[in-house]
Amino acid sequence: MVNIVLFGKPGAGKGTQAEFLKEKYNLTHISTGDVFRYNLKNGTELGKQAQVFIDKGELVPDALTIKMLQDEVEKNPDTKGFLFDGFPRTVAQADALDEFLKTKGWEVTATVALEADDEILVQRLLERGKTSGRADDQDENLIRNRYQEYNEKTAPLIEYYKGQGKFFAVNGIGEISEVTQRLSLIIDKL
Ligand SMILES: Nc1ncnc2c1ncn2[C@@H]1O[C@H](COP(=O)(O)OP(=O)(O)O)[C@@H](O)[C@H]1O
Repeated sequence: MVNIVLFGKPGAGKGTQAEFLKEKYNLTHISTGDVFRYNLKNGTELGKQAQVFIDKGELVPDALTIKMLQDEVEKNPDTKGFLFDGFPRTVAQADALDEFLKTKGWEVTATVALEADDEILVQRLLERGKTSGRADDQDENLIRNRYQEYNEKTAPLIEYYKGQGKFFAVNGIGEISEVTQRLSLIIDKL
């Protein structure tokens, strides 16, 4: 069982890299952002509850997010491992993930971060917003708010996972294949 947390600011390329890594390492990819968007689109109760926060560029409350993540994990009992993308995003979520995986005899194997400069990423998100249809990528104020949320609530996880000796980082700028290669060098050694 290999469980990898793919970490990085909004727009760092987590989703793009996850598509390659899940194939290469035969992992079950769980993107909390994708699950929320799926629920929004289908008008589920979870989608309705999450929408209020996503529309403001805020994080969805921990209780809701943790429950959703656990449900996604439970759907894949026979997997060889998970690739968590966009989760955890708060220390409370990281604690909940550790506890939850422990009940199954599993743990987070490593957290791998994609590093990039804020200004490059804001431009990337605005570009993505032109074609993705994601409302949260079309409004610079919302994007800036997501960075504020990241700095306040998510950045502390770097120290959290460093404290566990599980934090690795690569340069997220470059060709997509180059970045995949950098991530693979780390994952191959786990
Ligand atoms: N782990 C999480 N905790 C709280 N909210 C989340 C989480 N994952 C996703 N969300 C919500 O869904 C939105 C979109 O997620 P995602 O596609 O991962 O965003 P981004 O492109 O900003 O990294 C976030 O801005 C947030 O409101």
